[in-house]
Amino acid sequence: MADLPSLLLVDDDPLISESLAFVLKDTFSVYVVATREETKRLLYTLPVLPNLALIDLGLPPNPHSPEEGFTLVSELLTFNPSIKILILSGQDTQENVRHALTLGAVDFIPKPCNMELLKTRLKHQLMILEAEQHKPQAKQKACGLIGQSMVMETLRAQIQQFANSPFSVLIQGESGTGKELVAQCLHTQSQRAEAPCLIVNCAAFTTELLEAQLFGHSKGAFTGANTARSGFFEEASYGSLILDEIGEMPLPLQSKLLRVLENGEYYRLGETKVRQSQARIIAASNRDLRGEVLAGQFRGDLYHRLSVLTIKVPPVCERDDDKFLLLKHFQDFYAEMGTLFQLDTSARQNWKEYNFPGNVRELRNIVIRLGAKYPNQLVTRTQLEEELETNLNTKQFTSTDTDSDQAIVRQLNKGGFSLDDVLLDWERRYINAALKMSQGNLSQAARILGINRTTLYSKMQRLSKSGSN
Ligand SMILES: Nc1ncnc2c1ncn2[C@@H]1O[C@H](COP(=O)(O)OP(=O)(O)OP(=O)(O)O)[C@@H](O)[C@H]1O
Repeated sequence: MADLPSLLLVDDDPLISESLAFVLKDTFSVYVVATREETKRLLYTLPVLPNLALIDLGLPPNPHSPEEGFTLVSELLTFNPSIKILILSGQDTQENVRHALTLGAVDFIPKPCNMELLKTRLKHQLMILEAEQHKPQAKQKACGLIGQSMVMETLRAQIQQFANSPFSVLIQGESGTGKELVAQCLHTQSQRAEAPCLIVNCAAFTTELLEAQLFGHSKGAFTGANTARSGFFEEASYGSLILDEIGEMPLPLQSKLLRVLENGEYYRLGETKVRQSQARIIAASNRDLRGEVLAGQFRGDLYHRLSVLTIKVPPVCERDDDKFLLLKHFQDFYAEMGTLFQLDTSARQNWKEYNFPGNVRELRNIVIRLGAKYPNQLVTRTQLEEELETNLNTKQFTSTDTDSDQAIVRQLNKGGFSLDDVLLDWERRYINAALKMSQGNLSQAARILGINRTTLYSKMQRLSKSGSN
């Protein structure tokens, strides 16, 4: 059992999870949970995070909506960016499939499913994981940052320029643009390259755990602290400490981080002895931290400290023909699995025009899926379109036809009109779009919509009760 690869199984239907666990137990070490909360609790206790997850979309408290599952996809990737997430769900509308894949899921299997097919798809992801693990050198070469566009050249120049500065660096950019990769490049190109480079995802821990992880703790500092432990600041030594998703750091910890940035001083939890950190801090965030400061969610003084040197990682839609270099790069990377495919002329045009809202992560996942579905084949525009998240631009929502006064009059003349229903429908469409843009993050979605989080939550409750979600 110990040697089997571990698989996280999240499904609230015990009949399904028990039978799946039974069928898969010879191939995987299966961890079964039923909700998002249970998943988090389990992950905090596991010594090694699973690299494979099979999850349902409709989970409590809202099993008839896919939102809980979508949020879980984002959270799992936050815990472990290399996890392969397969969705197993009966809510398999094209919209849900696309959205799950854009968020970073690698496969979508409709329920009910054939067990043999499920096993094959899981094993396929295991092969991909193995291929990724055995290619670390390819990533190290020239930092592994693919791209020759002007914006990528500027990015490289900035990395070179900042690599040896003693100041902290703030890396900003949309999700999936490669911020973590840029942070690692800053380390490997610096004189600290031989020292450790540690990454902490600030969104993946509770306040207490994050504090203990960063600063370490004495024996007995809190329940369960059976031995004293050093934290990341200590273990990074004179290397680099990458604080990913810094925007999620709780306010009380922000002031402690500020102290380390100002004079290097910190304390292990439960100790009074002051310690000195030598590590260089590299912070990354996909949030608008300046906006967070204005909203009182992020300390202004910490923001100014962190942002002395700022790097903005451009979204894929600004990288011109890099989209094709990235296509080639990921095809080569996964080539050993015999997954070569070609895009026909019209699909290439589509590749060029598509703006990849999920950025490099989405692009990479599309390459993996096309490789699995069309090995050694010519992929058409329609086949490619099936794998893309529809562009979330306003075009979709502002049809001039229905907006025009004439169309409105026609609609009213038909009778049976309900203003409440129309407004509810618009509300639903805008909320869904904002949730997609924010990858299920309610606070971010609320900001996009210009309302507060509580209002958004109550609107979502109302929409789900009215059955229009
Ligand atoms: N320019 C690039 N060349 C090659 N691979 C890239 C590039 N940019 C990103 N990647 C790959 O894309 C994936 C996503 O990148 P990464 O995790 O660094 O994004 P991120 O901006 O940190 O995302 P998030 O904000 O969601 O944490 C990773 O597998 C990374 O190696």
